[in-house]
Amino acid sequence: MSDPDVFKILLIGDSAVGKTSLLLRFADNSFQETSVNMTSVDYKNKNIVIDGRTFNLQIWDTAGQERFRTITSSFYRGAHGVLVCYDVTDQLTYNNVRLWMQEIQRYAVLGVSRVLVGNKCDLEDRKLVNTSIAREYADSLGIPFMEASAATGVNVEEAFMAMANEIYRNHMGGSKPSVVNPGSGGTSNTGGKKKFC
Ligand SMILES: Nc1nc2c(ncn2[C@@H]2O[C@H](COP(=O)(O)OP(=O)(O)OP(=O)(O)O)[C@@H](O)[C@H]2O)c(=O)[nH]1
Repeated sequence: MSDPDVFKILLIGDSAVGKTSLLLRFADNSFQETSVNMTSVDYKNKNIVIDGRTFNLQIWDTAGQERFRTITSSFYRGAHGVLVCYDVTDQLTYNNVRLWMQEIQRYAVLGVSRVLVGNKCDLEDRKLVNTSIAREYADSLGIPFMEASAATGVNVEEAFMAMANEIYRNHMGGSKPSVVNPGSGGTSNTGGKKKFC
């Protein structure tokens, strides 16, 4: 059997929005209450199946470089997709999404796939970022959007699957694929229902 095609995916967004947590929830189905240190591991892999073909998602975390504004073009090199994350309880992290989009324009290849994710949607009482405004913004860019929670797992798989679907459509010429995650054994479509937080 030949090696699966690799989709390189980046996680970006302000510090502490939960990038590492989203990655660990998706790749390992784990969650830590304290800040998560990824300095020893730069990326994690997970295989998924789209239209009967296996793809390897190679998901890169920034390991905190964004705090020091030291993310450079080398981080973006070869990336097929970028998951832009903010924290639904922190308006500033949402406001900065536009800056992250500019960084993508500056450093990533033209046509790179993007997905917008509002993380920590389990913290309903502390929610500050308006869902409709974030959705309208994502719609204006023509990119998928969802609110998710690394803590509960809501919409985490959906976010990465949306990313994989975007890459598949943009880079492999696929259209409206059905996605099977070997881990869950379930099938869903790109237009499938998102769970609510
Ligand atoms: N309640 C809740 N807390 C979360 C969630 N995701 C992450 N956290 C917490 O938020 C804090 C920051 O999470 P990290 O995953 O370290 O965030 P990060 O964006 O990788 O941070 P940097 O390493 O600074 O870039 C940790 O205390 C996590 O436990 C979530 O969905 N819900």
